[in-house]
Amino acid sequence: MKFKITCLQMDIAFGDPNKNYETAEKLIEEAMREIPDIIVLPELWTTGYDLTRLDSIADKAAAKTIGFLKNAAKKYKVHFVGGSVANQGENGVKNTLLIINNNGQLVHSYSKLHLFKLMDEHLYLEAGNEKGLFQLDNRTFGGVICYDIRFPEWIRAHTSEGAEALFVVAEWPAPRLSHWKSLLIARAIENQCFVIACNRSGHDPNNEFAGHSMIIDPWGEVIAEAGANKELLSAVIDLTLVKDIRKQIPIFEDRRPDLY
Ligand SMILES: O=C(O)CCC(=O)C(=O)O
Repeated sequence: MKFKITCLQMDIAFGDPNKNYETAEKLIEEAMREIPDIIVLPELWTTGYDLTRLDSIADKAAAKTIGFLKNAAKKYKVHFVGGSVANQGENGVKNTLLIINNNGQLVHSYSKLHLFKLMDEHLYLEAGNEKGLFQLDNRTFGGVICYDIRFPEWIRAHTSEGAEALFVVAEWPAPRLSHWKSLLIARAIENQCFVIACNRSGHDPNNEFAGHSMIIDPWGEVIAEAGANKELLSAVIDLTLVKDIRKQIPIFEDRRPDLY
């Protein structure tokens, strides 16, 4: 089964959700000219990392963003790996990835498990405690957020339960671009899965972001890579490749879960 995927590598207006909804709406319209099956947005795309103002700008129960994505999914008949949002719950704010199918239904939400101390996430955000496994068109995928890619055992927890592609939504800073690329390629090779990684471009008051969204096949080949600036990055992924490569080098059969 094949999926055409488009990553919206967008710049994000700092702490200005209305502006970001407008930008996303335009980019989705532009992306739909090539008729993708799945559109992917970056991490915290409605607010950026304006963590000190989350009290006023976080999305209550992610309701506004879910509504926005549901409308676009129904209008264009497209699935969304809808990036993550600052999701205001009763006990705090989570960084939550939203999966909406092309009927406009919320399929899954995943809240970032590993909070990134270097960007103060632990001071403002609450960690999630569930996996990012979800299904679209009866195929199983995993969704994780930015810093999560530094935890190979967390990614394996998804691929060992059947994920054939891993979606990564991110605001990955430019100084560690080489880590971004190497970690994504390593996760693809060791899990023999597609990796679709959507980063943001631009900067905020504290960070410059790397861009370089990537789509990588289960052999670790980069099939599409964006530059540093705003860009729509598309590629077709063919899931039969996952089965073929897992048959050729059967790492899932050869693992020794009795020892590790
Ligand atoms: O791990 C890194 O170097 C970047 C992580 C990050 O920026 C994030 O999780 O938001």
